[in-house]
Amino acid sequence: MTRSTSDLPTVLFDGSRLGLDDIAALSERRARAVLSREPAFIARIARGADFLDRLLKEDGVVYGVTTGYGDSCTVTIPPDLVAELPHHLYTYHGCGAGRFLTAEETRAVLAVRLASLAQGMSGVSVALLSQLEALLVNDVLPLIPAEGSVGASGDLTPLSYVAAVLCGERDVLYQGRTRPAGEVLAELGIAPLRLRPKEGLAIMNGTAVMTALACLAFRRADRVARLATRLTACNVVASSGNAHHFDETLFSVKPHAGQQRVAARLRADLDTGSAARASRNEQRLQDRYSLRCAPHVIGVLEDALPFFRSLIDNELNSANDNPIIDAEGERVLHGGHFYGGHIAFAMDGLKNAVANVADLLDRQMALLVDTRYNHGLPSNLSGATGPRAAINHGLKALQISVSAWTAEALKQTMPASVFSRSTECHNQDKVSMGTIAARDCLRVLDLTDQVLAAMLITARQGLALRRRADPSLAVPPALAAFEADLSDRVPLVVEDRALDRDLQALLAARDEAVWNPHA
Ligand SMILES: N[C@@H](Cc1ccc(O)cc1)C(=O)O
Repeated sequence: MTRSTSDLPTVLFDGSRLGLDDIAALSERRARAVLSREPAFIARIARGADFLDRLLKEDGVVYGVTTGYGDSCTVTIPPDLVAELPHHLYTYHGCGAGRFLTAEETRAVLAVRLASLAQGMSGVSVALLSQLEALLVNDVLPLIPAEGSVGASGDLTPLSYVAAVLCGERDVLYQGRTRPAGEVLAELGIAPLRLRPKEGLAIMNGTAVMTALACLAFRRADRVARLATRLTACNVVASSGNAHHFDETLFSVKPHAGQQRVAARLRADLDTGSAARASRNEQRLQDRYSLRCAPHVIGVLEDALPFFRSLIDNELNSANDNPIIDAEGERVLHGGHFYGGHIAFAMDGLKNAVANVADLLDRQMALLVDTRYNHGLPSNLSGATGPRAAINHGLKALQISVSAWTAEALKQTMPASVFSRSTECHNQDKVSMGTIAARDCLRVLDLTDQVLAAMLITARQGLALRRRADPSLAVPPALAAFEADLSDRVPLVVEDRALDRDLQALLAARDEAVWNPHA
């Protein structure tokens, strides 16, 4: 399982701006994390920790250092117990539940937290940053339960599992096995941390879990927009639909840039070359909305993506704990930067836009399997002919599954942020629920990917059967290459067969070209 990472590109943590693609690269081990050792950077980090030390010696009052946490900020911590306080923070937050974050998600969490602390505004030591780097470099992954964050004292409970592992406690996933953190750190010659005052809060009192999940969700949603566009083009051809619904002049009068981009992609996919004019369905001047308005549905997602990217990237590049330590100005700034409202909004919005695309595809499939709407294709897109047609049911059950997955995706679109509730003795009386929104969004993406896999089978089947009905059909060049790739992967359904293996094989190929058109 161990793989040398030294030849990989690096992502440098030195306080300068990172992007969500950097986090994705680290999460998939396509890049290696490197913490800057530049003297200026090290000095900047050390200044924060030194300032806190000085403040403590001068008997200053700092929230979460000389006081209890949250609503308990009115409790004064006796000086001889200050050192123990950070360890209590992660200990009593060890109450997470639910599934564990995946290896990819966990790497993203570590990287996002490191990015935030490397801003130099959290008063942590260089040793803490190095320890986080060591977890990433050695791929020692804290087992983080996904549930238990309200997303506005940051992701306190899930991040307590990061804090504990840095200190050699709780469990990690290492080389494919779950083992005690202390054992693995010892094996690697890494000394457990003893957290300094404020360091527990610095690790835990922030938005790293929701932001990490958002980075990964964003990239998957971008793929949904592009592949759904390609599939729409296939479905237009398969159903003998009209290409003229995506006319350039038509879209020039509705100036949503993303929607225009989707229409342009459809034009490119449906372009049959200079000789042939855009195909026109003789039976129907205007196709039904799931085809005609595809740019208006996918375009919402396409237009929302750049805005959501900016929200996610800004959160990624923020100091998002409390208090913020301004070593330069020698001030401790008490605020609420752990509040993940922007990520909550991005994830609530993204899951809505993605699920709408799943719904669009479900409607397109409904047209294709139905002889009342598919303009001459066989019922259920079955490839069987002659007497055997009677017992074959083609994609009938696959369409039912698509309806189920779509319904479940749509059901997950209830915004999480509006379920804010007062908690923690009314200190946290308004919270973001951003981590729940991000988990919902990932679930919607899982279900939508299943819909996309089914639609890949449908496209393959639909194009082949349209050609059978119309042997002179000229499949546009962009789609011909796509169809050839699909045909290699999915045999034509002639006699009924279980399609679960085809679905799984397609889902396993999500990084490949067939899933990533218009890249
Ligand atoms: N997020 C809280 C801190 C907090 C930490 C731990 C808790 O258990 C509760 C609250 C604040 O900064 O105000």
